Amino acid sequence: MQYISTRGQAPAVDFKTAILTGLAPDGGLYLPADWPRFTAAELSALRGASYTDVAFEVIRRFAGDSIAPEQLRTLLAEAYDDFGHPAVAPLVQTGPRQWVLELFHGPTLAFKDFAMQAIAPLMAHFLAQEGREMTIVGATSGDTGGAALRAFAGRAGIRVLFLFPRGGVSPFQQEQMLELCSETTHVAAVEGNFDDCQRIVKALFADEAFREAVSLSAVNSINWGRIVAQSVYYITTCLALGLPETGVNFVVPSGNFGDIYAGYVARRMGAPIAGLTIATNENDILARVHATGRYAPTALTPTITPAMDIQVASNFERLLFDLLERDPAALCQLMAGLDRQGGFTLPEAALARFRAGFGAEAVGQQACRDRIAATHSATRYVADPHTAVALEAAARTPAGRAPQVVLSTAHPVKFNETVTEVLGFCPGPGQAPFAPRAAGARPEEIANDIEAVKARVRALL
Ligand SMILES: Cc1ncc(COP(=O)(O)O)c(C=O)c1O
Ligand SMILES: N[C@@H](CCOP(=O)(O)O)C(=O)O
Repeated sequence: MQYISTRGQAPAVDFKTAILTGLAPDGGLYLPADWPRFTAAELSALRGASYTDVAFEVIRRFAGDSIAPEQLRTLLAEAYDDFGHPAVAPLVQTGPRQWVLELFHGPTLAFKDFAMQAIAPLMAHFLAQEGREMTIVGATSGDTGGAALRAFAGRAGIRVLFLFPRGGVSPFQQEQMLELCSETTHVAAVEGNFDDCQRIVKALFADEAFREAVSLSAVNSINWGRIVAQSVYYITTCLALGLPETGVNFVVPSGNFGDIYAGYVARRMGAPIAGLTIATNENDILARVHATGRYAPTALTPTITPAMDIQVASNFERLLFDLLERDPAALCQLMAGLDRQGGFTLPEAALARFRAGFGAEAVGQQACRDRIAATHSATRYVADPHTAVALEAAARTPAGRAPQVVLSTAHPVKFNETVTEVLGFCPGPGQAPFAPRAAGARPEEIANDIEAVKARVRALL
């Protein structure tokens, strides 16, 4: 299996190199040269298989010869071993044809654990084979950072630094990240927003000498490994719902476009996915490009769904590549428009393909609060605000007779202030109500400046 860059200027690489590199050297994102596909019979044969077995069947199709099958199987069994639910990604029914896919039973209570728990041992395995070390620098709006710190702590030869927007993550997320810091895993607060953090990370990658000097890599969803690992739960869901001929409609709280893009990948692999609805908060660039064809970031609005406070949705570039029929020159032209004129307009044919494959809804903060309340009053289900954005989007896009699955991307306790404000209580990770802890240590701060971050990264070596 070969991986190519969306920008078309970097050589094709194998799975191992794509995973270890993170971002392609031409600034593009890696994706497979061809989509591996399950036949209908192969999918049906997976009914009743464990989460780990399905993950193995999915990931081995992307990994090619990069890892021995038995090694991959062992590594995946360990990855999902400490999830707090035997189904790993359980479905909870919330309506006659509606289910919530709970993706928060991993060690940091967010969907990021699904990929991070798998790619950390995978990267460590590849690095040990190569006798190399690595520095991972990432941007987080609260969940990726915690999951990465948890998964990479103590892995020989891997150093991690995550940047997060100061005051832009929930108190629980900040506490969790600080608790997970170690000798080799670090976080720093940047005076800016998530897009600033992501821009700095991309700038570090653009500096070839720096990239080589620190052996830079990424585990944000620009890393292909993140996407492939996240595509697994779309397939386990279709299997659990009996691979219905009508197809499943997924509604996905979206920010960086990684999670819903993983659903697109599952569909390209043959999973019976009828609909993929992008649910955004007021930072609605994805809903706007769907409605108008114009992709243009605007000023970022802080919301009660901070993990989705993102305007530059980095994985949209991967979809764009397919919407433009895999023409890297056309893609580079649009990306140059984004850099130089602050946006681009999708060609008509590309927009039509986007609309054929995806729906999109933007949900305001009051609608989100109301949905938390309405869901609880109708079903006793407690949704975190990000999940509630998707529940509200789902209510606006009824799926007819097809099953509708709303992705629940974080445990409500991570955003307990909002949940408590709406419901008067918030469940803890067990069954007991959550008792907020006193605010602990203050995070390290770092200037919103590329050179300052480079200096901090060099100090990790
Ligand atoms: C809780 C939560 N929901 C939704 C999202 C959005 O997912 P994505 O960035 O993959 O679109 C994030 C951040 O990634 C998140 O942490
Ligand atoms: N919401 C994310 C932002 C980063 O997204 P990623 O999936 O690209 O890592 C977070 O919580 O950090």
